[in-house]
Amino acid sequence: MTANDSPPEDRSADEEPDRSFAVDVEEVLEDADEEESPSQGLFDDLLSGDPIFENKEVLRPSYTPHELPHRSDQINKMATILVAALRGETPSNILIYGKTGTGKTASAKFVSQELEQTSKKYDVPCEVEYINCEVTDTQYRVLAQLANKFIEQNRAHAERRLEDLADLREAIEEGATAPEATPFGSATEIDSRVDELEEELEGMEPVPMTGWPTDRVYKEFFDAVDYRERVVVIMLDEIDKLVEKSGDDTLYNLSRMNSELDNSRVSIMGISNDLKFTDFLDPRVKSSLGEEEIVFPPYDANQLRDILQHRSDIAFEERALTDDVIPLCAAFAAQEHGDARRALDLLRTAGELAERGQAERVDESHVRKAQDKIELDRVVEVVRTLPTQSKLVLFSIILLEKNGVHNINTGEVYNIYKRLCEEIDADVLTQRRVTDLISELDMLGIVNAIVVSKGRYGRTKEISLSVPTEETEAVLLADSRLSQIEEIQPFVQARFDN
Ligand SMILES: Nc1ncnc2c1ncn2[C@@H]1O[C@H](COP(=O)(O)OP(=O)(O)OP(=O)(O)O)[C@@H](O)[C@H]1O
Repeated sequence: MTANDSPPEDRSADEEPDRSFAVDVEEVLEDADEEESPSQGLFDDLLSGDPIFENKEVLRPSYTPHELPHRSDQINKMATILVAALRGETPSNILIYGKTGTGKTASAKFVSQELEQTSKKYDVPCEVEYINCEVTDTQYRVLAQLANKFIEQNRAHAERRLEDLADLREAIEEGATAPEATPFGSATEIDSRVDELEEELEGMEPVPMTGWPTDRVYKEFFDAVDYRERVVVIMLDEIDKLVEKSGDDTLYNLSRMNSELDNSRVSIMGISNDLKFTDFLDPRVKSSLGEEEIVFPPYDANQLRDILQHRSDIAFEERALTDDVIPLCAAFAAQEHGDARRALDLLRTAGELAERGQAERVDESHVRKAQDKIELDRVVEVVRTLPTQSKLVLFSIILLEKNGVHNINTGEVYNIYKRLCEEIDADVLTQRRVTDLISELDMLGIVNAIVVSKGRYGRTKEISLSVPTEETEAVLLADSRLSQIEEIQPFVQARFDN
């Protein structure tokens, strides 16, 4: 609370009251009494009761923790490699691997912040540039984004230099400094440096995000990096997405830059949760990029517990959690490949559910509900974004299950699927394609398809739903095309057709 927020009655008795202030407050209070309060108390109930969270932001993915328990080995290894930058040398390129939610990005960002702060402390020019390749996924965009970051920095640097020179010039004019005593030796030299800098500044124009030939963008980026002496670490998060979308040209260009740069040095730090992505790289890129490799193993339940404990101390009010909440969140997340993001999501969602239910404390039941909610949200999102054809296949399976058909086979799904396609005027795919779509749904965890042998009748798939029927059906029917299916019942007869 700031001083201005303090209510007037907080004032101590012996203090001289500020009359003008007191009168104002009284008037305001009287006015407020006369007017009918415009609020109907919609939020009052929700605000009543003890708060559960002290700072919920701490549990969100955007928060960068100051402490990363169980990652000191990986952090120290990164620091040992990157310290070269602070000595003005080029650090080895680093590849960081690990499954999702194992703290790769958080650790890399933590080390980068430390590196940049230390570089400022010792006045060694060293910078880290972060690119998320899931968002910036083409060579053009990566280079343009990097070029623009460096151009912006170079502009700021040139402007600062110009200001310094203007000060110097003023000091000379006022007679406070002799031109000979400056590193330039004369006022004319200073003026010509000013002209030079102004010309450079004029040339520092941002690169457009589309439209140029890629080699021009590369040249701009190259010149911008090499504008002054420094070591640059380029952090490419989700680097596998870049390679998947646009090949390894960007990495090839970045990894061979150092041999051509005059003033600066570049080092690459790639982060990936796909351990196999280097198989697709040109062998030269692969060996250059993987000079150093750091693996982030999944967390076990005990480690997740520590991580959650650290965060919950800041995130929740004291005594807001019952004792079993953190162990249960940790256990659930450990079952899912030791994902700290999932553990934090669970804890936050459990807290939100408790808050919504106006519970005094978060308990085990909130964690279980949160687990169901997160799982359902995931299913809804996956189903919602399926292509129409997959939605039709899934809908066929739902219709069969709802009508009590067990051990559904591909032929039965196909028959219903065909009818549905006719009903909404969609193209009918071949049974082979539909079988592929069923396998994709299986991989997404939406259906379970096991291959069973039928002796001399060959093999067939037995399909069952792995997600809640009602909710999934509702998501499917929210699709404008599928919502055109009106009479659902008669379709089920179709399973025996052919
Ligand atoms: N050791 C840790 N201590 C505290 N928080 C952690 C730790 N490890 C991960 N986290 C938190 O878990 C979440 C996920 O971490 P992060 O984004 O670093 O994972 P990642 O390995 O980069 O995952 P992805 O590959 O999906 O990007 C973040 O909110 C992060 O702050």
